[in-house]
Amino acid sequence: MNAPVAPRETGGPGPTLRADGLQVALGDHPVLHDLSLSLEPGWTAIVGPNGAGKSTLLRTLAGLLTPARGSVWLQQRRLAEWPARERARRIAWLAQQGDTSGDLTVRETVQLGRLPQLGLFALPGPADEAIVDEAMAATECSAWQHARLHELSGGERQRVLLARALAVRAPVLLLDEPTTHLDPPHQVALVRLLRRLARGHTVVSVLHDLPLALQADRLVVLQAGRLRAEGEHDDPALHHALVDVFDGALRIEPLPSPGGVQRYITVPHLPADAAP
Ligand SMILES: Nc1ncnc2c1ncn2[C@@H]1O[C@H](COP(=O)(O)OP(=O)(O)OP(=O)(O)O)[C@@H](O)[C@H]1O
Repeated sequence: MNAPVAPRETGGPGPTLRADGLQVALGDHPVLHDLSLSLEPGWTAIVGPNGAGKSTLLRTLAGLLTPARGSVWLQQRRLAEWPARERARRIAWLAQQGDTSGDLTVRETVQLGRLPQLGLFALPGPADEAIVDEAMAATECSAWQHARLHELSGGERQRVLLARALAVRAPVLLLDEPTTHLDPPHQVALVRLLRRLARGHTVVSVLHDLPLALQADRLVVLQAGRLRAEGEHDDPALHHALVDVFDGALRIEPLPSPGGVQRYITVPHLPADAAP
């Protein structure tokens, strides 16, 4: 995942995306409670226990769920006030369980990422095809561009769906569990790609893997639908919040930091009776 991905403009001053007092319910089940958050250009990882509301928050930020109270702001305008296509040009979305149905080839799937820019009736031109090539190269799926999606493995499909999101060329990328099904080398490649994208895009990803999440610029910790902590990846208070939220299943270890500010990593804490 090493090909260049052109940075985009992220709009005017201030945060690109802002959640203001969000209350979101799914059916009768209140999920997000009075949640406020600012997302700036850079890479933010959203972490928290199962059921904390991470996907619900991401889907609300993408405009796929409507809050019962509160608003999402994209640049200086409420998300709900943006025309749908304008919004789709600005926010690229990778779902937790991506749609892999249908009989499309890899290339056709990635070409769908150009739809918000092209509209329904324009055909992709050479510039769009170049963007599709670049997106496939960035996630290393060019080699199977003529294969059908259902012929691929889970990790291969995930890389194609990520390429489709990249092909939008949106200033905001919302990625729900982008490392799902990826093997360790491709997880590392994805982290490199996200770090590179973070220079010029607002990248927000839900991640369960804490060592990967700690590669982000900032972390947002959710617990039971509330914002529990947020901070930079080397903020000791953030690490303490992580240990607390994950109920002692993690421990904080100091990293070698010769001559500089002490840095920490939070790692799984295996009790002795869980060892092999
Ligand atoms: N369609 C639904 N109807 C009612 N409740 C739902 C629905 N979908 C999810 N929930 C509930 O909403 C809460 C938040 O779900 P969400 O998927 O946002 O959590 P999450 O933090 O992303 O979890 P995970 O880490 O397991 O992916 C959970 O308690 C879940 O059971």
